[in-house]
Amino acid sequence: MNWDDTAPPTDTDADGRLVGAAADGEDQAVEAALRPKSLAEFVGQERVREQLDLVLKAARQRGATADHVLLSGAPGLGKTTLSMIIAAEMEAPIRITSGPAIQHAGDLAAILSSLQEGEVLFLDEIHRMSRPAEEMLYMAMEDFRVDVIVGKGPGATAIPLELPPFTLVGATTRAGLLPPPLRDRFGFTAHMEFYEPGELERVIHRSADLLDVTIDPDGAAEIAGRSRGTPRISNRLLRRVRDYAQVKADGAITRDIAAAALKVYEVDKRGLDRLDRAVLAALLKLFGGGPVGLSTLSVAVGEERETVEEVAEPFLVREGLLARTPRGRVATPAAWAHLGLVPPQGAGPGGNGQQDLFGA
Ligand SMILES: Nc1ncnc2c1ncn2[C@@H]1O[C@H](COP(=O)(O)OP(=O)(O)OP(=O)(O)O)[C@@H](O)[C@H]1O
Repeated sequence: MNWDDTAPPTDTDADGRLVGAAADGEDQAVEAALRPKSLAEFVGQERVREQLDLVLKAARQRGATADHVLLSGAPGLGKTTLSMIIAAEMEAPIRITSGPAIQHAGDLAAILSSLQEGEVLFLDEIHRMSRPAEEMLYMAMEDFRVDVIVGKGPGATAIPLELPPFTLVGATTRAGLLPPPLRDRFGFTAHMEFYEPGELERVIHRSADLLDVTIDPDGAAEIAGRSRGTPRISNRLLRRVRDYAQVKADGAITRDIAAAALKVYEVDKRGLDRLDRAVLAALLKLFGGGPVGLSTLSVAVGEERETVEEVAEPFLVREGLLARTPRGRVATPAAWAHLGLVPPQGAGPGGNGQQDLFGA
């Protein structure tokens, strides 16, 4: 494997939260050890796995390079892992880079011209590539050729450069941002979904084995339920719970140990952290459940607008706890119930605000 370490920091850098889906430094260090190495080991995403298996088997039978693959989905769902599996299944080397690292067409030409025949080029955050690089990629993907421009102005000449056949694996969190000509050049496109709790339990048991940690099924279920549908978060919570089990108990993870550990880290039963709950609590307690404008809500929480909108809200919306409406942010009945509060009219679910959010 060949990492392009000239890549500048990207928006997949740590967001500093235990339940953030972007990779932090510690994740990067341990993820290599926890990554499944084959399609058979890759948990969940049944349809994607089945389709990809066919694409790769057919290419192998023909002795050809696999078609270009586009993977879309939220951070931490396994796009990098799948790209490595594609290379492993094709017994091909892999080169890893990202859209923001390719600012000039020349950067891309340098990478493409140094690929070996059949190599997998993993381009993370492909939607963040510069426009000239993107246009060069069209031709490279379709004809395995690039035109390198030498010189400037009227004297500039295009020198065609043949490339060895390669497989581009593009990854994006924002498939909608890709220009159609680029999207159309992928022979296989897969959308990765959030994982079901049962699938995350399998991820957790597998990682616990690799980390040599004892965990019982209830302990794994407890962590899975708080992992926001994301294997990266499962693995991170598992490591924090392992610390707790080691320091406070005999090292084995049970449901009680997992719940007590995650209470210390303020990750509640639904996977909400302190910021998520602060947004909900402000919406419910200060604004009667809304509607309230994003700016007002952000001031009330003491956070930047962007933090509330981009860090806290997506998961709250996904969980059906908060709705974004044209009149402002509105809490759902589930939000009142989650914080154990009674809506103003007294109707609907809720309680006295004494809800045990952590189950510890
Ligand atoms: N299906 C899976 N089975 C087992 N482990 C998985 C699976 N998907 C992801 N993981 C684990 O989750 C972690 C994050 O996965 P990965 O880096 O592939 O995510 P990603 O989608 O590429 O994230 P990003 O968009 O931030 O680059 C890895 O440690 C990997 O081992």
